[in-house]
Amino acid sequence: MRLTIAAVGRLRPGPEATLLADYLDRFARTGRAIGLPRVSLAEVEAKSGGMAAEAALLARAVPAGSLLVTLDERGETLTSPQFAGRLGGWRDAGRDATFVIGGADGIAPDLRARADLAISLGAMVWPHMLVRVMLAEQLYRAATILSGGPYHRA
Ligand SMILES: C[S@@+](CC[C@H](N)C(=O)[O-])C[C@H]1O[C@@H](n2cnc3c(N)ncnc32)[C@H](O)[C@@H]1O
Repeated sequence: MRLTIAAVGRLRPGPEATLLADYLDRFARTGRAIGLPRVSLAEVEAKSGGMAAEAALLARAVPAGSLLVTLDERGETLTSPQFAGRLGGWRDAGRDATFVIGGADGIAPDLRARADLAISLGAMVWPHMLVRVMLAEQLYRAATILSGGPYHRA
C-alpha cells in the first residue's frame, strides 16, 4: 500500500508546516505496527493555465492504480471511525490511495468527476494549507482507531 497527499502549492516553513510534519510523523509511528505506510507529499505548482493545468499536474502525481480521493467541500462527510474503516479496508485490500487537495480555485471538474471518493471536511471552505493539516490529523486519528489506541475518545 502507498499513501500520497497530492496538493497544489508549496508549503513554506511556518505553523502549518510544523503541524503537518508532526501529524504525519505521528501517523508513521502509529501506522508502522499496523501495516500503514508513511504518507508521501507531492506538491504541484502550475506557472500558468490555472485549475486545468493544476489538474493535469495533480493527475500525474496519482500513482497508476491508486484510488483517487479528493478533498472537496461538496463531498461525503465521514465520521472518524468511518474514515478509519475506509483506510483499513484499502490497507487490507492492498490498495494505494492518493488524497488530492486543490488550490485557491479548487479542483477542476473533470478531475473531481474521476474521484473514487470525495471527502468533505464540512460545508465551509478551508484554506488549502489548513486542509493538509486537517487531513493529516484525521489520518493519525484513523491509525489510532485501527490500532486501538486511546487518542480518539468518542
Ligand atoms: C480554498 S479551497 C478551494 C475552494 C473552491 N471554491 C472549490 O470549488 O473547491 C482549496 C482546496 O481545499 C480543499 N478544501 C477546502 N475546504 C474543504 C472542505 N470543507 N472539505 C474538503 N476539502 C476542502 C479542497 O481540496 C479545495 O480544492
